[in-house]
This record gives sequence, structure tokens and C-alpha cells, in this order.
Amino acid sequence: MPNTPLLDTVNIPADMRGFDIPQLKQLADEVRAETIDAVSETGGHLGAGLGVVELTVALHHLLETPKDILIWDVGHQCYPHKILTGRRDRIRTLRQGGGLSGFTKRSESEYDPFGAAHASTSISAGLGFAAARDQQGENNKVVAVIGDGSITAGMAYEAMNNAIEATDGQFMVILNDNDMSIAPPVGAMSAYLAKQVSGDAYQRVRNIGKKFVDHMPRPFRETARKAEEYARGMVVGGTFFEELGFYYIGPIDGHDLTHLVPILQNALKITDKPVLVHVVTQKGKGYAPAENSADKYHGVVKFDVESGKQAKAISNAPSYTKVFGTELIKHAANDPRIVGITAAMPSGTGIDLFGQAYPDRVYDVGIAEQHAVTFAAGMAADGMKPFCAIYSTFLQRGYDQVVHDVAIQSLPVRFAMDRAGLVGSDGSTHAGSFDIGFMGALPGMVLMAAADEAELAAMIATSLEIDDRPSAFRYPRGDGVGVDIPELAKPLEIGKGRIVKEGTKVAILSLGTRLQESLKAADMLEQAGISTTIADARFAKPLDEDMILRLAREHEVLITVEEGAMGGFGAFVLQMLAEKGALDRGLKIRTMHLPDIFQDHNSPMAMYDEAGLNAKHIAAKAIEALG
Ligand SMILES: Cc1ncc(C[n+]2csc(CCOP(=O)(O)OP(=O)(O)O)c2C)c(N)n1
Ligand SMILES: CC(=O)[C@@H](O)[C@H](O)COP(=O)(O)O
Ligand SMILES: [Mg+2]
Repeated sequence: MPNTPLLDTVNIPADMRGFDIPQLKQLADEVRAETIDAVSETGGHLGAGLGVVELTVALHHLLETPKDILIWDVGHQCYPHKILTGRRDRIRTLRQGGGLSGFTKRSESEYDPFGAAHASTSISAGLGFAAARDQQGENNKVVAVIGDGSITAGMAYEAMNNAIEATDGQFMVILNDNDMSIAPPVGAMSAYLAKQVSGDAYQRVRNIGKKFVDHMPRPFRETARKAEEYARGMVVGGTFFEELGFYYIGPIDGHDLTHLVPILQNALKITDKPVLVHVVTQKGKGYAPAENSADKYHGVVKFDVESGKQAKAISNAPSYTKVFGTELIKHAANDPRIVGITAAMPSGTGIDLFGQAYPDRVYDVGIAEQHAVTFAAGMAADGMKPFCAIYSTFLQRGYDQVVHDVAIQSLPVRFAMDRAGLVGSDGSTHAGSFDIGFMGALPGMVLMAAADEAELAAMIATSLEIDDRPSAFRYPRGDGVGVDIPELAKPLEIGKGRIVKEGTKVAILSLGTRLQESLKAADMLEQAGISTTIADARFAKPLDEDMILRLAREHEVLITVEEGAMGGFGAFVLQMLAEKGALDRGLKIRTMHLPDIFQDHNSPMAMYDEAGLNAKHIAAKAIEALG
């Protein structure tokens, strides 16, 4: 007889606190099936969530959330958590416009005490909650769950280093070790963790855990001190974390609820020191297509549950990412000083292609953008030509390094800023909104934005020639527009834009891939009898002053368009025109940029619509300015 489905019939998470292990196992199976089914309809991050189903169930069984604080690092593994915390009815709206976020989000639920999406923040945030609890004389528990990939980042160590001093109460870090980042994990910490798991210690703990469970009084009535002794009985090795002041417990099997629940239950009673529980899981667990794929279905589009086959969109144009990877390979054939650097995003940035061609000239430094930038600076200082390929949003984390280690020393690091502009379903945390402002503010920086894939190829060639200062080029997520790319792209003249279409009344000055929308806007305006010039600025820094001053002189209206926040290209143009007195003669100027809000996730088209940056908005802006 099949059991009555729990998800449909009980009040979760309240009722699951009283579940026994068989009920928890049944619930985990249901949550796993629900997660797979939902993501098959929405797309999203699947493998990470499947790997933490049992852990999620165990934690919501043991903790009194939302009073107890549960923080998920990155948050891409939180779909099971959402299913268990009152959002099951909306789980098929994940990452869709108006629907649930693909990450934890404070505004979405009281069960998400801290928002995330960028990696490695959970220990710091959790420690903050623990310290706040201590200050306020409360006694809730705090748990931070961090992956083996995310624990490669400096921030995680800064937090662990501080843990013993920041709180004198309960604080637990769960290290969810699935031996995967998005790509296979890298670095010495990964090797260290693998050693912990592969040693006979892991087996021994499993056996101890079994005995422990068999003898555990139910309900558990021991004192906190006794509980600590039990938990300490699980401690094997772990000297690294012990040295940082943590009790280290593990490694333990993160899928076996009979072990996981009592060990976590006891470890949660430890209050004299922070605790790190090392849990071993499998990314993609319980869904064969995910388990068997190279990336464990880290991120997927809609798919067929039966076969696991993903619905790939067909495009005639290569992605910008692929163009970056292939162009770099071409140049590298002629220049042995070219190297590629990624911070744990080899496939996302196209550095994987470069690595296949030149395995000895590629560096995956882990989720360590700050290190990636200064590492690149060091290489550049010694005569190499590093291409540091980092998503615009993640480069924010390495900004001081860009300023202090690269720009002030005028080192020729080349920044390939992928995912510039709005990215769609990942939402505001991943939007590449700010790089024009923050890179363009730096003295000496050469900052370019590609309008199409051929322009990207030309900008890569340009940055290769810039050997006395840093340069950066930005390009969006997704496919190019289908233009031809020359066999070997030629460098651009630095600080020179191009006129794409000549007109007389309105000038639209575009930076980046809004050029296509600007051209469509020009068609609309021409149909309304308004002669329109379209210019592609190419450079946000240095600006093509001659071209822009001519546009200002010869047109009644000048509109700048960019896929970036205010304080970026439009502001640079305005400042330059003001400085040159070009605003004193009655020019009607408008700057079109992303709105001054953090936009929620949606399709990129819908987000640009909301931002007012599609063709119809550009045309309307010109008509409004003409009056
Ligand atoms: C600062 C930052 N850099 C890069 C990323 C992209 N990213 C998201 S998840 C992930 C891998 C995380 O690995 P791990 O913590 O082990 O979690 P798993 O997916 O294995 O569960 C990476 C690199 C990010 N979210 N934040
Ligand atoms: C969670 C995370 O940060 C990444 O998985 C990100 O969602 C990848 O984005 P792309 O799909 O644009 O590579
Ligand atoms: Mg991992």
C-alpha cells in the first residue's frame, strides 16, 4: 500500500518536527520528485537542490525556523527549502516574471532570513545573526550551509577566522561537500576535503553513527554537555577547521537520514564553540540524468523528466561567450604570453574552450574573484597578457583589487566582462548593471562595450594591443546578432566610435548591444518623418569627444543609450559636454540607462521593457524631447 503523500496532507514545516525517520525519508522522496517536476517546467538550478534534499528535510525537522536562522550559501540549492516553507503552491513560478526567485530572498519569505546569489556570504551573515542574538539576549539557533565550491572564497575564511570571537553561543556551519562547484572543484581545500572523505575516517564515522543511533534514547534527554560528548564522538581528523576554533564533525553521509538527524540534533546542542559539520552529498542525487551529466544539471533549461533531455533553443549566431573563447584561442596561437583566468566559471565565460586548446595557459582559481584580479595583476607585472574573464556582477567583488592592484599600477590586465546588462531569470543579483560606472571611473582604464559579436572580436584584438594600462570590454549573456566575424579581427582605434547611420534631427548614441534596438527606433522615427543618426560609441572611456561633440552640434536631440545603471556612459557624456560648453547652446539631451531600482527577475526582453530601453521607448524619448 503506498503511503499517503505527506506534502499534500500535512502542515509543513510545523508538522514535520514530530516526524520519525521513515516519515522524513518519505517526505524527502516527495520533495525530490516535486523539485524535479517543477524545474522541468521552469528551468533553473537543479543539481544543487537535489543534493541537499535530505539535509533540508533534516534541518527543518530539527530547527524551529523561522525563529531559528537557516542560511543557504548562494541560495541556488534552496528549491527544496522553498517547497517546505510555504512556497510549494508557487514553485512552478520559479524564476518566471512575478514568480518566486531562484535564490533566497528576504522579501519573499520569513524563512529566508538572508538573501543570497553571490557565493560565500553565508558564514559571515550567519555569524552576524549569532552576534545579534547574543547582543539581544536571545537563544535561537543559527545554521549556515555552504558548499565545497563556495568555501574556496576568501570571505568564508575571513568569517571562520572571526567565528570564535564574534559569538560565544551556538553557531553551526554545515559544509555541504558534493565534490563539485559548477565545474569540478579546484584547489588545495578541495584536495583536503577529498582526503577527509576518502580516508577510512568516513567509513568509521558511518559505523559509529549507526551504533550511536541504535543506542540513542528517544526522545533525546541528555544534557547539553552529554550531547556534546556524543557529537564529539563523531569527530575525526578535521584539524584545519579545529585550528580555526571550530568543533569539526564528519565527514557524514548527507543522504542517510538515520545518521544525519541524530548527529545534527546533537551538534546543534553545542554552545561553547562554533561547530562545523562536514556533510558528504552527491550533486544531482536521485535523478539519473543529473547524476550522470558532467555538470550534474547545475543549471538547466526546461527538460523532459523521463529522458532528461533539455529543450535547447536553436540560434544561428554563436553566443558572445563562445566568441570570446574562440577569438582568444586564435590570438593565443601567435602570442604565448596570452593566458586565461576564470574564477570558477570556466564554461560560463568560455575559458573552458581556451583551456581545451591551451591547457597550460589557463587558471581556474576557484570562487575567488579578488584573488583572480590580483593574480592577473601579478602576471601582467611580469610581462604576461592575462585575460581575466569574470561576469560583470562577480567583478564587483574584486573591485578594490581592480583599483589598487591593477589600475593604480597601470598594469595591462584585460577584463572580459561577460553577462553585462540584464541577464533575465537570475534577477537583480546577477544583473551586470554597474561595471560601466565603476570601471569607467578609474583613471587610465580603457572601457569598451560590444554592439555585436564582430565588435566583440575587434575589442578583444584591441585590448591585446593595449600594453601599458588596463582595458575592459563588456558583452551580454546570450547569442550574438548573426553578423560575420573576420578570420582575424583587427584592433579598433582607441577612443573612436562609429557612425552607423547618418541623419539630421535626432542623434542616438548607443553603447553596447542596445544598438539593435536603437536601429529599430531609428526606423520608427524615420517612418514618422524624423531623420535620425545612429552612432555606436564603442568606448565608454576614453570617449570619442570629436564624434560626440559633432553629434551635439548637428542635431536638435541627442540621446545616449546603455545597458547599465545611472552614473555610467550617459553621465560621462553629459560631463564631457558640460565641460566643453556644448550644453550651453540649447541641445536637448536625454540619457537612457537602467532604472534606479533593483529589477526583479523576468525574461531579458520583459526586463528591458520595464527598464524602458527597447526600441519603442527610445523612439518615444526622441519624440518627447523634440516636443
Ligand atoms: C561570487 C560568485 N562567484 C561565482 C558564482 C557562480 N557560482 C554559483 S554556484 C557556484 C558553485 C558553487 O559550488 P558549491 O558551493 O560547491 O555548491 P554546489 O553547486 O556544488 O551545491 C558558482 C561558481 C557566484 N554565485 N558568486
Ligand atoms: C548560481 C550562479 O551564480 C550561477 O549558476 C549562475 O546562475 C549562472 O549564470 P549563467 O546561466 O548566466 O551562466
Ligand atoms: Mg559543491
